[in-house]
Amino acid sequence: MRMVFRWFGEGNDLIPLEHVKQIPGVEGIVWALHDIPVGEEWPFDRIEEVKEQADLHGFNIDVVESVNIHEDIKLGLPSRDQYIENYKRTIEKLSQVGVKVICYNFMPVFDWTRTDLFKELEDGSTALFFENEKIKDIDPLELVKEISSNFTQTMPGWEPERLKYLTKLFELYQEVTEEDLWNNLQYFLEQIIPVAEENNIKMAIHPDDPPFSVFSLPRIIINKENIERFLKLVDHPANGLTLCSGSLGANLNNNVAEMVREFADRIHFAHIRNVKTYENGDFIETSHRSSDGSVDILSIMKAYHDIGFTGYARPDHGRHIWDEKCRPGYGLYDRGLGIMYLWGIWDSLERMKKEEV
Ligand SMILES: O=C(O)C(=O)C[C@H](O)[C@H](O)CO
Ligand SMILES: [Fe+2]
Repeated sequence: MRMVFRWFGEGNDLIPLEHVKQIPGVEGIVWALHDIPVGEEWPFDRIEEVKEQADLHGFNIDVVESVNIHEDIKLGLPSRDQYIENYKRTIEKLSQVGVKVICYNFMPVFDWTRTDLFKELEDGSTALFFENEKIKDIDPLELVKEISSNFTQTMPGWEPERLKYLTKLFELYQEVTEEDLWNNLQYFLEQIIPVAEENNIKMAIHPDDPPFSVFSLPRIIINKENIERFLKLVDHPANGLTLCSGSLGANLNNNVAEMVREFADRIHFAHIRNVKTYENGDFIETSHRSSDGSVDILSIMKAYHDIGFTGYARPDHGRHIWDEKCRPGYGLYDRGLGIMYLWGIWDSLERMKKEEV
């Protein structure tokens, strides 16, 4: 397991790389050019800048999260072909600086969706929260405005200047069924996977968060059966997974440890986090500790260890603790605690395995 840590870039992340360096066992940063509009080709000089920053601290930049997918590709519009060409050029450039894995998602319109970014937990910390009833009744535009007005951050990808497209996008998606989304994903993969393979890069789709339709938009990367279907769209190692225990864990029927064992060598990137999921569909993110949430982190780590996982792993989101002012879900303190929990499990399994022989 190769531990990495998501970092939003110089001037865009309150956490200095010097502090990331002090978290035991972190060997790389998970990065992206967050200011480049979705669909555009990434400029090589900007990519090189990140490499220089990472090199200064002895971090690899092997994992990019994310090179996001333009909506026209998800919608299957004729204009998708140009955006797919741009994606190919970005892959080629990332390969030149040694990138090994590209994370992305195929969720229409929104990335991860929550109704409250700083919901209080019993211990007085706060975390990302999803209230099922609220999401059913609220106009998506209202939700994005509410989230933006209450907090310094917006929902990922929904900066104020993009909001005017939201209404138009919802109209366009009226015509898009789940099957359409599957076909559009396959079209994208058939073009991209050969380029990824030529450039020694693994594509790693992130499951939908939450793993069910919101605002009546189709969502397909949501459970074991659909992931099995996804892997067959282009049945090649370069077409792989970011297996996210928190996203999938928000559906109590998903057994993530079982998926780790089944999808093993197609998992290139592990997001390991915990959520407490309620019968009514609400969920709140918790500490990484198994007993604090609904996701059996211990069994998931045992599964990764049993399959001899040599891919990249990150603690994904954390709570906001010790009054830390931070990007929602991406504080330093709780992700640092999470990493130490994951290392504690992993190191114990390693030791027990050595003692067996
Ligand atoms: O929702 C999550 O668990 C994430 O990790 C969000 C991912 O960064 C994003 O969807 C990947 O493209
Ligand atoms: Fe994730």
